Amino acid sequence: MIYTCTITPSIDYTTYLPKFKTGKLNRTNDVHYYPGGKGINVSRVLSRLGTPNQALGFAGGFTGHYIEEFLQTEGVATDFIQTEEITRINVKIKSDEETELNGPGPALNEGQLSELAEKVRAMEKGDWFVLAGSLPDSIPISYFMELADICRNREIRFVLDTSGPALKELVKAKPFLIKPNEHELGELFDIEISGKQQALSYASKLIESGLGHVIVSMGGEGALLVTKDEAVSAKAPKGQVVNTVGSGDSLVSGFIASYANGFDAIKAFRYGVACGSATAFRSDLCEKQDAEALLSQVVLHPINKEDVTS
Ligand SMILES: Nc1ncnc2c1ncn2[C@@H]1O[C@H](COP(=O)(O)OP(=O)(O)OP(=O)(O)O)[C@@H](O)[C@H]1O
Ligand SMILES: O=P(O)(O)OC[C@@]1(O)O[C@H](CO)[C@@H](O)[C@@H]1O
Repeated sequence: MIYTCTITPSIDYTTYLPKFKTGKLNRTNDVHYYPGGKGINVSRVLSRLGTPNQALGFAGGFTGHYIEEFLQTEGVATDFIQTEEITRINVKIKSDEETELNGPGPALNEGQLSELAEKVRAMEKGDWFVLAGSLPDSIPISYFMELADICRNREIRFVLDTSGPALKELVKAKPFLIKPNEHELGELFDIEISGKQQALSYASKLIESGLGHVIVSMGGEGALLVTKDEAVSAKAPKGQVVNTVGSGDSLVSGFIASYANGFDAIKAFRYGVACGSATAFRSDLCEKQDAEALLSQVVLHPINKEDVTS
């Protein structure tokens, strides 16, 4: 079974307007209330790809209730731990630029944290545990290290998609897969990454330290996959960008769905990139047919440190 875990879910209040002006009253055209948070997005896309999974994490209040109901209506299995706090609402303003306002995560008590750890302990060899999204500062990183240790001891594939200090610490647990974007990869090394050449060399350092797969996503430029044996670059398909929120999560879903169905890492990566772009080209997350229609446009190139130019 594939389990996703979103410690800080959200409702993504997504609204469109031609020109967003800060400090002014802006009236918007179109409004959507999507269940969000990175692990939840991974679950939604996995389900759309026909891959069974369960969404774990924490949710509470009327917003938490909305998220659970929405997911269940879509056929996504959920097993959230209830919080007293209301789950956050993140604001996504789609205008000539994309502006995001993400709220903080919930304060969680020891009981709630041990409940999640119990769920991870109950997972079995061959399962996947996808920990995605921001991790509140109030929870010690040692707690997540413990979850990663459980995964290692039980041969559960640990996938990590987070950012900041938590990412820096948790890469030491040598996840099966991480998917930083360029900025997040840079944060890991306290530098600014720009271009595929530099991304490749830093992703390679992570692989040398023992990680299984590193996918560096680079928005409209595509992505890189680096493993112990190979490195490939993918160009993203071209299209009309509508909403890129969740495109990184869709990449992760496409990779996992394909790999879990027996495809090798390169094919899984290609499928993931198609899913990421298919999401960028619509308001909500991609559907299977959108991704498959783009697959032939995802061109892969093997790369090495010498021949990548930018
Ligand atoms: N403008 C774009 N055009 C085509 N494809 C895109 C575009 N933006 C994103 N994508 C696709 O989505 C993938 C992931 O995008 P990106 O690097 O923006 O992820 P991210 O920063 O993790 O996003 P998020 O956190 O919102 O999920 C890219 O590798 C690419 O395949
Ligand atoms: O604040 P975090 O947890 O870093 O990111 C949360 C978030 O921006 O990520 C998803 C897109 O990847 C959105 O659904 C959600 O609002």
